[in-house]
Amino acid sequence: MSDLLTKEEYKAIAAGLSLPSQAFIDGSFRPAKSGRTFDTINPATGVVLAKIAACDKADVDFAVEKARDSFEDGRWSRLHPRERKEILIRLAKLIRQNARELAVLESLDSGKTIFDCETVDLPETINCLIWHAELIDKIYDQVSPASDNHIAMIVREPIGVVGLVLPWNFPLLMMAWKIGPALAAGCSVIVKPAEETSMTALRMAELAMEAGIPAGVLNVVPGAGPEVGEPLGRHMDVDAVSFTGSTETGRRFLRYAAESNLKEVTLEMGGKNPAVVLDDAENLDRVAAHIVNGAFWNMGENCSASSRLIVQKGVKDALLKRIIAHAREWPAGDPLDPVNRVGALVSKAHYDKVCSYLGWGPKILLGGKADAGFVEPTILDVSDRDAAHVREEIFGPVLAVLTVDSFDDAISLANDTEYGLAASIFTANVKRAMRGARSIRAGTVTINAFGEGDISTPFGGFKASGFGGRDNGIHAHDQYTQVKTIWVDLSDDADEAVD
Ligand SMILES: NC(=O)C1=CN([C@@H]2O[C@H](COP(=O)(O)OP(=O)(O)OC[C@H]3O[C@@H](n4cnc5c(N)ncnc54)[C@H](O)[C@@H]3O)[C@@H](O)[C@H]2O)C=CC1
Ligand code: BAL
Repeated sequence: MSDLLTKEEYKAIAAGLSLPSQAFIDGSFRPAKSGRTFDTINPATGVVLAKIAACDKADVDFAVEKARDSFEDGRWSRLHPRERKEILIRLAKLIRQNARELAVLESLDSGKTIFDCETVDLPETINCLIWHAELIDKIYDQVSPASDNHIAMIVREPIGVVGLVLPWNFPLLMMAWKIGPALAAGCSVIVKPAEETSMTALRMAELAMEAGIPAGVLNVVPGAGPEVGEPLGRHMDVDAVSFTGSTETGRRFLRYAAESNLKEVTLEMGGKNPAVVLDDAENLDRVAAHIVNGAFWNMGENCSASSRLIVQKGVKDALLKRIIAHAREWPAGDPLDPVNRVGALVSKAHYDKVCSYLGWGPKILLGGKADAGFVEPTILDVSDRDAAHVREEIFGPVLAVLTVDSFDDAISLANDTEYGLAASIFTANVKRAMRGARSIRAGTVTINAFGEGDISTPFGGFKASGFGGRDNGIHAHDQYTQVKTIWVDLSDDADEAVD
């Protein structure tokens, strides 16, 4: 906490912020072609922060045209990778210089706590950009084991113009997860921020221009999903879309691609992630801290949140006692007060959705209360394995506890979901830990911890949680490049040439 400011200091920064509101296309800020705007609201207060350009198909078409021009003339795509690296590192440094303001802007627009914005979102955003920048001049192409009469090169090329459709739960960080590898690879991008949280994406575009990213390469087009996301998904001149958000909208992007130009689609979607705690788990206090962090961090507005605790009955009471004690140490309140660990849910609509799961059904062990945008960390003891609280992604600070008799029952219940994004397993038995990790159908399984890995590890889901490529790690590079074979015939005689 030592680097954090006081609530009063954060409020003073908030009062002095200039709030970006226009679309950023071809290197300049501009209003929507229609002139329309929409309100962006501080969910902690209900106050309108700014009127954001409400873009639509006409703005998307213009942004794609400019992105295509920039891609084809090579002003970015054909730079030496070292030059792209240097500019992206400059962008990361500019973000670092402006981190405090960006953290406050993020917190105001999303309801996320300043604590998380300062300690997680901003540092990870910077780290992500640097990681992909540093990677790009160290990736080698390949030569296949062809005969002496041939050379077959397998080269990677930037895929082209890419649509990046973002969620509201980690606005800056998800933008970094996508623009980091896309820009490093040489693509030109159109970012579509979630309508709840457009401002940090627009500020990032301004910093990117200052860092030296050429006009047309990074465009940010704010607006509603059907107005901006759909035309992007259906555009005949967009080569790929990378999306993070709900499974329902993810399915739409597959339809858009199928009904247009069969663009590449990567989908990172929801989860109903299990945390399995077996009777032999060690250090229950530490386990409890991980469970609480997994369930309530970012108000549970996290696709990898541990929203189902699957606990073996021998350890249940002792664990729950500790979980409840830890959860009580997570104060909810003003997101700009750095003592708070639980901020406001992102919007009134989302608050209403989360509240619809409260006040009925399973026994409440903790919380269950909500007021004016804030929901207390809530723990429910659930006996019905088909309850909505167990099946549906609530995306709020609500933890469903399920009790099992055995390891096999725990793993079968962990897999009893349409989703498969993340899971964790807590046990002192290394064989069971590994058997569990291998048996759970999820993109990331952590052992004796809650986590998502880090920037070096691929992130994405199985089943209804994911489709196509992965974010993070070298694997992210695959989303934004395509593989080309260049076959060189070195033979003198025609018979060998057809080999
Ligand atoms: N990281 C994740 O896995 C996220 C999951 N969700 C889940 O989705 C639920 C609903 O949240 P929403 O904000 O409504 O998610 P969403 O999936 O509708 O929104 C994500 C992005 O898709 C865009 N979009 C929405 N409708 C579209 C359409 N018809 N065509 C093209 N683009 C469209 C949105 O404008 C936004 O940029 C949440 O309660 C949560 O369960 C939401 C956000 C992030
Ligand atoms: N947890 C990072 C990815 C997401 O929630 O969308």
